[in-house]
Amino acid sequence: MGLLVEGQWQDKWYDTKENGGAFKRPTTDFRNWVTPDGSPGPDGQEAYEAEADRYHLYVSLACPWAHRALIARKLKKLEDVISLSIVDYHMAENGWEFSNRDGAIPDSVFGKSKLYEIYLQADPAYTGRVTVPVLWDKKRGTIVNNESADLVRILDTGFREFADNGVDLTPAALRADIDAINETVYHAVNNGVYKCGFATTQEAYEKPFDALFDTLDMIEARLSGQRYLVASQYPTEADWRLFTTLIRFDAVYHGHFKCNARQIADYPNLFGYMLELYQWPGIAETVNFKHIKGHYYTSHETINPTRIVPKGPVQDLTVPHNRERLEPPSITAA
Ligand SMILES: N[C@@H](CCC(=O)N[C@@H](CS)C(=O)NCC(=O)O)C(=O)O
Repeated sequence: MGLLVEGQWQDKWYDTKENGGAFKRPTTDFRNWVTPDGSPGPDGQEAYEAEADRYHLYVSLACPWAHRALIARKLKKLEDVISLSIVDYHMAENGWEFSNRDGAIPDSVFGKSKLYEIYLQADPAYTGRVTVPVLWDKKRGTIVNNESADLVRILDTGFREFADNGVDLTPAALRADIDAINETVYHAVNNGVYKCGFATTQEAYEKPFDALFDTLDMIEARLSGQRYLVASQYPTEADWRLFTTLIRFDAVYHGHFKCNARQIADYPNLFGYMLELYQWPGIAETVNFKHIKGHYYTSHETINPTRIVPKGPVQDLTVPHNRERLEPPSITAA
């Protein structure tokens, strides 16, 4: 695993030394937008017009950030509009690579073997980490955006002419509530598990550990009284962003990242909520435990040098979730 420096691939892991052993997630570089008519994005971002078969999504089924984008593409029924590549789950000295084993889908845009070659197509002098997800513009021959939070919004709002608009992941009336809970969940949970797992000192590990479980406890209490994270009739973006961490938690974060105060299965409300989202039409087919467990346990050599992939946990994710008892509100919050 590594990064590009002025267009040259270097096999390097995250350097935590300058941050006292703490993992600091780098910022992403490609932040343009897609809108129905090419007018600027919500914060004035440079944007391109939505068109069928113009955009290509590169994801990993292991990655919780890419999983968000994959879920948005699925829920908005954009599978025939935006083509897809799925990288191999094993990330080694060349970073993410393409293959066709175990449900991976090769690069149909360029036929490249490594994801960093796609970044170099966009910018031959690129410096930065080579991450998934990536939305590629086949017409302009460059990356539109490689930030999953943006990609979920782009897929939710940018492709109106082609999408299932009965699904609105960010209803305007709930946007402020969604943004607020996203912020908490991002720092303490989505990124929190990484801060625990990638820490290289005891102190850098313990702080995010406490914040993670305090936040999961808070969410457990919230979900005892309401069906979803915000007062919505249907899952919103906030729920899907939490879901991709929850579904990996017991299988990977609990052991591999040492997030082991509790499992999600120990939280009755969080577990039922996770089951409901897993059982939501189309979602189970986006969840691939071979990729999830295979990636984390075999790619992070410093954390798991033997590369043994644990067989457990043994969990049946198809059992009734019993969340119907929490009636969603009939009117969305104003
Ligand atoms: N900010 C990015 C982060 C994406 C990210 O870190 N993806 C990981 C996989 S879970 C990755 O590709 N890592 C490769 C690396 O850092 O070298 C997003 O949310 O889209």
